[in-house]
This record gives sequence, C-alpha cells and structure tokens, in this order.
Amino acid sequence: MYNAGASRTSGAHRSCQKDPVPHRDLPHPRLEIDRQRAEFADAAVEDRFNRHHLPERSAQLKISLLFCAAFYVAFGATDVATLGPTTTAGVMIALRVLVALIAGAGLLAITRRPESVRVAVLAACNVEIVGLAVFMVLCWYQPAAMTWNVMSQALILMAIYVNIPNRFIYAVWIACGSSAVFCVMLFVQGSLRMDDQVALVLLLMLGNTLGYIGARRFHLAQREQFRSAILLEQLADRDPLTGCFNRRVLQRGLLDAELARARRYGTALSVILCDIDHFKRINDTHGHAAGDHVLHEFGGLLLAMTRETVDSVVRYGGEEFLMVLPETDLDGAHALAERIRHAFGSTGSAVELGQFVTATASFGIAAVPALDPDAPDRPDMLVEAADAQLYAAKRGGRNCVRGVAVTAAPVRSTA
Ligand SMILES: Nc1nc2c(ncn2[C@@H]2O[C@H](COP(=O)(O)OP(=O)(O)OP(=O)(O)O)[C@@H](O)[C@H]2O)c(=O)[nH]1
Repeated sequence: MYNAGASRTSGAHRSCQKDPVPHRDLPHPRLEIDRQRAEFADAAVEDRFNRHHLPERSAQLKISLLFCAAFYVAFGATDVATLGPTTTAGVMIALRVLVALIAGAGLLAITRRPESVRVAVLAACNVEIVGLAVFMVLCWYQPAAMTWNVMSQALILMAIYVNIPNRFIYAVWIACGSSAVFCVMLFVQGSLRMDDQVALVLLLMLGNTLGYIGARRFHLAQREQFRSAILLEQLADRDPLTGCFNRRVLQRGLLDAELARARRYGTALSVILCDIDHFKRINDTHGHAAGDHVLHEFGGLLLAMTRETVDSVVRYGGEEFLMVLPETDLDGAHALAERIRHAFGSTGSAVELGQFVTATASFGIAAVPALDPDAPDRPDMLVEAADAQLYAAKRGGRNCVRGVAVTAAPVRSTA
C-alpha cells in the first residue's frame, strides 16, 4: 500500500466519525457468519449490525420488560391464594416487586441511553437472570404447585429465546442454565413421583430445544438479510469496469462529509481530478475492448496507490477519475499525483497477446490547507478548482500535474 509520507497524516480523527459512505468494500470474509454463535464472525460487522437494529430491538425490549414486570407482580395473587396472608407470601411478593423494579430500571436505562447496545443487552440479561433466580425461590417454597411451575418455566424459556431481544449465546446460557437448576431442584425437593419428574424434565428439554432452534434461525436470518443489504449497497456504489466508486457515492455526500470534517478539525483536504491523455486514440487504434482494459488498469493503479479506508477513488466520467484525499495538503497530493503519473506512464497495459499500450495521464489538484479559517464550504468549489487545474495540465502539454490551494487567502499553485 502506498504511503504518502509526512504531508499525509494518519486518519486519527476519522475513527470516531460516522462515515456516510464506506471507503472500500468490506472484503467478503468479514461478512462471514459464525453459525454456532449466530453472530457475524467479525466484531466490527456485528457491532454495525447491532447498531442498525438497535431502535427496533429497544422498542421490543421495552414492551417485553413492561410485560415481565406486570405479570411477575400479578402472579403474586397466586402466592397469597396458596399460602394465605403469611410472612412467606409477603417475602414472595417483595421478591416479585424486586423483579418488577429491575425491569423498570432496565426500561429507564434504555430510554436514557437509546444509542447503547451494551445497555440494552445488560437490561435484558439483568431481568432474565434476576427473574429466573426469584422464580426458583418461589418454586422452592411452593412444592405443591410444582407441575404448574414447570409449565411456567417452559413459557419463561420461550420469552427468553424469542420475546426478550438479547444475544443468542446469552439467551442459550441463561435458558439452559436455569432449566438445569430447575431440574436439580425438582429431584432434590422430591415432591412429585419419579415418572412425573422425568416427564417434566423432558418437557423442559423440549422447550429448550424448540427455543434454541427457533431463536437461532431468527438470528441467522436477520444477519443473512443484513449481509445481502451490504453486498447490494456495495454493488450499487461501484463501477464494475474499474472497481472504483461511481458518482452515486458523491451524490450520497462523500465530499461534503470530508470537507465538513476538514473544516471542523482544521485538517488539510485535497482532491485530484485525473484524466487519461488522448484516450480516444487508444479506442480508435486498438478497439474499445483495449480501451476498457487500459481504464481497468488505471483504476486499479489509483486504488493501489491510495490509502485503504482513508482515501476514495471515484470514476468521475468516461476516462476521468476523482481522488478524495483527507488530511493531505497540496505538497502531499502533488507528490502522490507525480508517483501515479510516473507509474502509469512507465508501465504499459497488455491489451492483446504480446501487444502493449502505453498511455499517460494529466492531473489537476485542489487542496484545502490545514487550519485555514477561510477554507471553502462548498465541495463543488473544490471540484471546479481541480477541473481548472486539469484543464491547465492538458493545455500545458498533458502528462503533467497542476495544483492550487483553494482558500480565500492568496492562493499558491504548483506546476
Ligand atoms: N473504451 C472505453 N472508452 C470510453 C469509456 N468511456 C468513455 N470512453 C471514451 O473516451 C474517449 C474520451 O475522449 P476525449 O474526451 O476526446 O478525450 P481524450 O481523447 O482522452 O483527449 P484528452 O482528454 O484531451 O487528452 C471518448 O472517445 C469516449 O468514447 C469506456 O468506458 N470505455
């Protein structure tokens, strides 16, 4: 990968910014799904997926927490009916209220931190773990209602697997762990006949198996859909001949975002408009397919010589390309353009067996200097300035680089 040196600094500010447009395609292995965990294998992609689904997940979680709180407290009536107005019944109701409070705290946390995936996961885990622990205590003190309680446990399992949005792996651990504890309690308590105990254990195993299969299918299907959407978006943003971005990416605000970022952080920004010289002649002499091949090679060279995840290369027109170079000043952009010009002009493109075409390219640069209070605020000003420089390069004999610093202050140009 090309390293532009001192005048092109690292993308330190960029990592904390939200990109309107991805700079390069995510390579396909990063979109792999770990089918056991039912999550994307790459943590960054999984995070992107979670953020995308957070509003819808939070809305569902809020409803689930409300229902949990309401039903936990409502079932307190059965404690009083079974045990009468005793201290044990009072303690049970207090425990039920505790679960409702935990659910309420989760609801409050999600409302206050709607942007946090961690808070949503924590709220789901807390209510599940505390709710199940309290449920075990309630069951322990009501051995006569054990059959009903196993059925309740099976329904709670469904809520954990399906209704309460959580990480699949956490749901599996919490549901299976609580079922195991429940089975141990069933045997230790010994309030049921052995055949009933075995039947109830099988019932819990069935609940977990069905829940596992259903939840896993749901988690995988959601991620497969997300992956397809990403791949389609990548296809829509790319020019199939060169692999560079197409103009749609500019319409989606790539340059606007980079200019806004440069102005905000006081960093430099350069754009280079470049055009293959006498390209029509290549088409006319060697045919359109050969022209396509030269375009393909030129696009590949631009991509290879710019910084992955930082710079963007857009096929701007037929044989014209626009490079957007954040944190790059005029000297840095000029040096890069010279390197590309030299690399392209000195290597031919094999257009047929044993037949090479050599071509040259011209470059026009417009650069916003770092810490410039008069930096332009319209991206079209940059593109127009780069276009004027490209025109000057063409008029100046082609196969050369022209550049200008775009600012309200006196301009400096390079030749
Ligand atoms: N093979 C091929 N040719 C294309 C493509 N897009 C545009 N062109 C051709 O590129 C040529 C551009 O020609 P001009 O605009 O005259 O520019 P030029 O011949 O490069 O001359 P200068 O830019 O002045 O050096 C036209 O003949 C277009 O048909 C493409 O995708 N493939």
